[in-house]
Amino acid sequence: MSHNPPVAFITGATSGFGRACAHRFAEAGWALVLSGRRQERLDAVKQQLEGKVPVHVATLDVRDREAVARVIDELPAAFEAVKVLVNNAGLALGAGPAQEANLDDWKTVIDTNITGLVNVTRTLLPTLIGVGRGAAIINISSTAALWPYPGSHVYGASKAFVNQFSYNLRCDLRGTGVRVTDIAPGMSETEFTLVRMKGDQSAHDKLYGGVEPIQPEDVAEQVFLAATLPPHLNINRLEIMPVCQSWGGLSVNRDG
Ligand SMILES: NC(=O)C1=CN([C@@H]2O[C@H](COP(=O)(O)OP(=O)(O)OC[C@H]3O[C@@H](n4cnc5c(N)ncnc54)[C@H](OP(=O)(O)O)[C@@H]3O)[C@@H](O)[C@H]2O)C=CC1
Ligand SMILES: O=CCS(=O)(=O)O
Repeated sequence: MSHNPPVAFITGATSGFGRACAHRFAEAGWALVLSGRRQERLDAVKQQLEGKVPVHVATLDVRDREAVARVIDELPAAFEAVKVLVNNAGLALGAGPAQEANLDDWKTVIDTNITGLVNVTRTLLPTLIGVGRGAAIINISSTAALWPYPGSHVYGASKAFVNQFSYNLRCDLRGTGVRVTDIAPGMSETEFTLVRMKGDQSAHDKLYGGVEPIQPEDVAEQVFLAATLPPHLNINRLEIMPVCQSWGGLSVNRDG
């Protein structure tokens, strides 16, 4: 175990891409700050990894600005110099048309995918700038940020924010050495659909059955690649789809 390993701060580390990122960075000897709302999940990941690398876990709802500040203020010394922030925490809720959507669900998606990401990013910016050359912010957006589809409404729009925020951040961070990358995955087999469909396992099975979707480890590899590029390089946006996924073209209403 390295004496003073670099530190990765990963949100949404209790499942899917975030948990896979924890394993990928641990494989490379990084110290980890892992956060999420489910303490028992965090403890399980810590138990799996703490023999390899230093791991600090923090129960955290990214929507809670004060909690975000507290977790970061209270980082143990070995975890203070965060070099890579992976803004991964996020969700979609519902897949029906906008006119049938639940407004509370829309607010949860906005509060998590936008406000939560902004809370963590703004609070960690001074640390990342202090680290400087080689530091990186990896924001997880989605193919939904660019490619519209029925039922994407607020979710896709929230990911379009993540994409543009990533680009805008790069403008202000010019000269600091801090990189910013937007990783935009397509259909990926995580707990995402279970969450979106409020625990409907059949919806999960139907979506991912019989095809070869992206796996969490696939995205974790891209996150690690972007975060550990030679320090003079920045991947602005990396969109990745499974081969089985592509576009369906524009639709026309012929029902009058
Ligand atoms: N799966 C897919 O097809 C795609 C997913 N994405 C995006 O990837 C990211 C990861 O999702 P994915 O791994 O697929 O799905 P999962 O549902 O498996 O993981 C989502 C993670 O986000 C965390 N999370 C959700 N809400 C909060 C919150 N309020 N505060 C803190 N953590 C939170 C969850 O932890 P906990 O519940 O413990 O808080 C969990 O660890 C999301 O931003 C998603 O939008 C992008 C493209 C494709
Ligand atoms: O971001 C998740 C992928 S999709 O459900 O929007 O296609």
